[in-house]
Amino acid sequence: MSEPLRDQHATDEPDETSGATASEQPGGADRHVERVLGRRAQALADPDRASEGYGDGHDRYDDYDGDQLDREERSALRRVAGLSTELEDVTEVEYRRLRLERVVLASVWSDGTAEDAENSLRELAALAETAGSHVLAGVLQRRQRPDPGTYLGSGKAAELRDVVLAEGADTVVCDTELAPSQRRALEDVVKVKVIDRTALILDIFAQHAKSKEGKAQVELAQLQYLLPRLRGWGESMSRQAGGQAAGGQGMGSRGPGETKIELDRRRINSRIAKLKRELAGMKTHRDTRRSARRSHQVPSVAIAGYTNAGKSTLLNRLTHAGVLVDNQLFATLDTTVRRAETTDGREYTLVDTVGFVRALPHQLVEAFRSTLEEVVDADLLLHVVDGSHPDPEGQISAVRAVLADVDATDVKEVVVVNKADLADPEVVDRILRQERYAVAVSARTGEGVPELMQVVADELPRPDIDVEVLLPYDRGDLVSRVHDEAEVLAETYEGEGTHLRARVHPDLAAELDPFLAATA
Ligand SMILES: Nc1nc2c(ncn2[C@@H]2O[C@H](COP(=O)(O)OP(=O)(O)OP(=O)(O)O)[C@@H](O)[C@H]2O)c(=O)[nH]1
Ligand SMILES: [Mg+2]
Repeated sequence: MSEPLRDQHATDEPDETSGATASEQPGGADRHVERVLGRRAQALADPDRASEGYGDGHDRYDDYDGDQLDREERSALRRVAGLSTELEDVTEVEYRRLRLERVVLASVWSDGTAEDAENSLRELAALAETAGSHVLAGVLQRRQRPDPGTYLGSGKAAELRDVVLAEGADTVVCDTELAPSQRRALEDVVKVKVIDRTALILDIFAQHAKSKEGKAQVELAQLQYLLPRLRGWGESMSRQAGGQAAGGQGMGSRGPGETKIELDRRRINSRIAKLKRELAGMKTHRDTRRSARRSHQVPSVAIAGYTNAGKSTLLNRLTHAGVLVDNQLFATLDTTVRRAETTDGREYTLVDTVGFVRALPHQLVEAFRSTLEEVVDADLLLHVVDGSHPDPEGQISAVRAVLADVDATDVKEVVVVNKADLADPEVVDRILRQERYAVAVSARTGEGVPELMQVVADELPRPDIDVEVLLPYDRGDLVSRVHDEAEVLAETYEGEGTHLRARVHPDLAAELDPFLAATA
């Protein structure tokens, strides 16, 4: 099975990130990782290893893990000499900031294609960089299932240690959520800090959360993640550092002894309780705001989609393409909610939501359930997908999985295939054919946006009661509400007031009742 795989790589299109074809890259055995991590990894390639991967189909790694399958994956490890690894004392419970700096990625690939595995590692690299770290190398191991002890098989874990040393890395990031014991065991082998994908994502959210509620939600998720992992968070590292770190010399250098763990646990539990109380309060506040919007019957459109799909860009595009209405009705609109107008002048709200990511940590799904309630309540969901991504369909299903998780499947969904300016037209067509409701756009160039706006106008619930009213001039407030919330069919100014024929929603119809001239 290694032969076809190798061929496939050799004939691959030029790699997007590195700008070089796989076959051009030095160190054939290493190219698997280089292709995944792009230019930087390529620059670090060690040509000495090239010979090892292409012998008779068996190489020295066979001894380590019986269930490794392919030479390509087995050889995805390399050394760069001359850099040293500094051991860092991570004995203090450190969850707010992971301080990722120089990281090596590690991933076990069990099912799916080689391409899926690469995409996953590439996404992990992007996440690590988003968190502010420098990605030095990636290690991909083909294995039937992750090792319950050390995630990677023991042989691979030992090699990972070599890579860490050679690269001068201070952190290993695993592409999964590790069991607490796995993390500790792997940390014992590689002797630097090991974190998992969940902790990484939590860290990114912590860095990006802006609103008070968002910050509280992320902190809650972090604490919930941390709680079962308290024991041994950094414990192995304190063993590494020997007596010095474990010897209790002041706050910063003490190991988490039993008492300290208990203390931390109690502190964390009470903090969790406090956050939950605060969040409940904020939720009430937000519910009130939302029901105020609802009671004005302003239809709402939610924008959701995979992270980096272009949701915010599209929001800007749509709100600027439509007429931006003064923020008079909802003085306390969340920053993620904007007002916009359909092409035929009806007002609606546009809600930008938090980006989705494959295997969103469950602590965060829980935490963001409330945020995603905006989607549940929406009249229309614009599901934005990046058409230029290597696996847009994978992103679509990852987003749908989360939406199903928060019971947001009843909302009518229009798939917006974004970045049409970059995407392969065939891929765009494929998605358009697969999806029942889909529009291709480029939020950047504006291509397709008028069509999308038309879809929004068509899909939003329309006011359906025809009224004809004569509104006295001192009721300018009602005149403007009719303009904002209803469809104006005719308007004339007469001696006693404004004569309006309009199609309105039931609420407004009730308020207009005293001024009815005639019903059309
Ligand atoms: N070429 C191209 N780039 C786009 C397009 N739309 C968005 N982008 C770019 O894609 C990147 C992500 O866009 P955002 O709007 O921040 O994406 P997002 O979905 O809001 O991302 P998160 O908030 O992180 O979930 C930015 O660099 C945009 O400039 C597009 O139509 N074409
Ligand atoms: Mg955004």
